[in-house]
Amino acid sequence: MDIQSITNGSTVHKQVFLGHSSGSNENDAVAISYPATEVVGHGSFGVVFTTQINESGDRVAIKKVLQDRRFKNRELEIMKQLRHPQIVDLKYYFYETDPENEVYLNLILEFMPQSLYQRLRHYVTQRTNMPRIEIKLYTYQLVKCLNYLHTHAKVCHRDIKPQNLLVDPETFALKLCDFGSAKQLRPSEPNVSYICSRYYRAPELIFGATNYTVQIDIWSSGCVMAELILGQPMFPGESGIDQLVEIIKILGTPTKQEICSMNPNYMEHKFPQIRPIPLAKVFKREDEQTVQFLSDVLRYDPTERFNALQCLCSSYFDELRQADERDPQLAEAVQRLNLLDFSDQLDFDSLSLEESQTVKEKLQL
Ligand SMILES: Nc1ncnc2c1ncn2[C@@H]1O[C@H](COP(=O)(O)OP(=O)(O)OP(=O)(O)O)[C@@H](O)[C@H]1O
Repeated sequence: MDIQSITNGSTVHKQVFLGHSSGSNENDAVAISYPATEVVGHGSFGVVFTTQINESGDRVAIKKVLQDRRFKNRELEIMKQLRHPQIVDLKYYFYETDPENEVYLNLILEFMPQSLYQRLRHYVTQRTNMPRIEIKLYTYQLVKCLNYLHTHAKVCHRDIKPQNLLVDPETFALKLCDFGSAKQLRPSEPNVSYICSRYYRAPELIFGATNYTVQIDIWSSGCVMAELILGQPMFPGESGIDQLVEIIKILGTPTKQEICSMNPNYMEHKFPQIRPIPLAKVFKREDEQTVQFLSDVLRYDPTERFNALQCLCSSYFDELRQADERDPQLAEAVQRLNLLDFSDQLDFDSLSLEESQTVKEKLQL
């Protein structure tokens, strides 16, 4: 499993595998070198370093995780399949063995300068709000990426949160990272409900559902957007069950039907009756389209909750579609990030011809 590596002075020379193999021999190795690295992040599963590949000049992040020899690494297998402008690209990977004979997998990823968490802290410490248009640009890219992930790759990320959304504040580009919890969900197979970070957990996960769908990522995305507006988490639960209390405080007690749609085993459970607070009150300073978008996304019933494509079509994003010379900076950002570029094969492949026509009209393509 281990492959050749030499550390020469401060330069590391490695034989690595390509992140996306084009030919028949997926295990063909290539040689790269890079200066010895500095740590940029600690996750629960490993360390992330950053460096620059000498041969290509590309800045990269190297995520090193312990590899169980008995299993394939799911994060690697998923990342190999994914190619999207809003997903951190897997450039190469390699394995290494330490003196204790433990195997580590290293994922060499496209580098992004900041997490959305850090970007939001920047505004909070300055006692200002993130500009509305910046929130809209990030949210749009997030749902565009989820549409590809959910409908084309059929993968659920299962850990959408500001720390896993990487951004470039100069260009407003956003890319999703950390596929360590991601999984291809099959309707016939149960999945563990103890995934996703607390504040961003969909109510069906809190109810212990094991038949949840990709719609859990949509709930988390709504929580992220709400946090960008509020400057703090919308549902800051202090424990697993307190998380549900925080949600009920705003959305009110779920109806019997909503509980059934999340987890029918809880139908008989008695909940205190709390009336919802209208989102227009929670987001007093936001316009109608913003409030409507949030209420379409933060729905108890996962089947009523907007899916990624419905989100994309929302009038909340019309401002991006209609950007022109009256706001040259925005028009330039939309163009630079290719926000209005869609491909039948990657973005609409789950739709019939008729459906894709309707969607294209809504997207003003
Ligand atoms: N491509 C990248 N470019 C820049 N920084 C990155 C990149 N990938 C990860 N990081 C940084 O490293 C941190 C941890 O990465 P990641 O979330 O992939 O690791 P993890 O061990 O799975 O973490 P978690 O605790 O969220 O499960 C990120 O929050 C981010 O700050």
